[in-house]
Amino acid sequence: MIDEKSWTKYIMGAIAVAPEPKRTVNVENIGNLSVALKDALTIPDSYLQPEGLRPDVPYDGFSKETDLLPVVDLQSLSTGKADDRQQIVNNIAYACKEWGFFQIINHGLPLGLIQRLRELAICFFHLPAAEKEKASVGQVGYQGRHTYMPERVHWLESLALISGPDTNIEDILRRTCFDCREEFITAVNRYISEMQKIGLVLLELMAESLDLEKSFFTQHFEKKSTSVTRFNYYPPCPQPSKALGLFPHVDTNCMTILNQNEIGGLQIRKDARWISVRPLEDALVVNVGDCLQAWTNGHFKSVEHRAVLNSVKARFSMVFFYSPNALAVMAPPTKLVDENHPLLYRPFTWAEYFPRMQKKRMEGKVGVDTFMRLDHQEDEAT
Ligand SMILES: O=C(O)CCC(=O)C(=O)O
Ligand SMILES: [Fe+2]
Repeated sequence: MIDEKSWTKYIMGAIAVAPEPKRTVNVENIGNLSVALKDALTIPDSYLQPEGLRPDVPYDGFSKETDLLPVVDLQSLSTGKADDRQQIVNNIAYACKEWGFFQIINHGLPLGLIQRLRELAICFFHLPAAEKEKASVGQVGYQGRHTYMPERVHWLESLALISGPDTNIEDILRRTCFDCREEFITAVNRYISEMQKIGLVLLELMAESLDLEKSFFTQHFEKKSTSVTRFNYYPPCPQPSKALGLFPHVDTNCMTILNQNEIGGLQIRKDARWISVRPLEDALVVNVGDCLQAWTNGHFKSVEHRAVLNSVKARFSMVFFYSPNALAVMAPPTKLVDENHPLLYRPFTWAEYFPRMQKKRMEGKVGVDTFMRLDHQEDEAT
């Protein structure tokens, strides 16, 4: 049994020992590559996606569906009026059930913090590749190449930081040398606290939107045990229509809160079509992850999304993956089970789910539906 305290070590171990996919190509580090390719017209074959995966909608291909994606204004939460809150709760219910994605505005995150943190993170990504590599620990910390399958290499670099009880953010970042490192560490920690605050507010609203106790979810999030903050940097790509920033995936955690710069690229799949999410100044993009889909017995949807590229400007996103305490049991409440909504998922903990999900992901299977559903028992032995 894993105790809460050893979770961070465990999660890192789990990632580090997950079987590496076979690489049939020599994948280069994007940190080197994007500099070397600055004025090039083509990219190495290893970054060319197979036909079926190439993005059919460009990064700025906004359609009328784009503007249907719900935008929830949290401003009126501060009035304390029940009607104002109920309106927000209704909007969130619609967004989580129909879209699995929404944007929030007037969320209270200090805008100066976002701006400065972006600048600091971009300083990090502009370090020489060898310096960034020092902050790479298994699959945590800096990653200059992303590949889950041999033919899928992604045009991004990232920095993933875990904020657990034995937080290792400082340990990872202090392996590298750069001028603003200490300020970066302080800003990251502040950002994580702010994200947790917003995350708790959203989880309360989500519980209310399902007619559950306000604290139904949040009581399992009080310890900041398992969340991950990841910075994604997508350099301009000479062939954006043939490559991908991030392959189509669902998030495995409970809830994701994403902050992006003004360059679009995030797309979500709705009714078999890809829809570009419009970057709104000062907004945060929120999405339901797999765990919340299972926990709500499928009432909330965890929706596939991807990041596409452009050839002109670097795109940057900061992503907070919010997960419950490692040993919290996620069991769909009886209120969400009825004739029209038969029980779909069995109870599970993040400690159980995360390592298994990593393994499945390496096998090319992703998602809570592949192994936490009651009707997929046969998969559970693996
Ligand atoms: O950068 C983005 O817009 C998408 C990021 C994302 O989906 C992820 O990191 O899981
Ligand atoms: Fe994602």
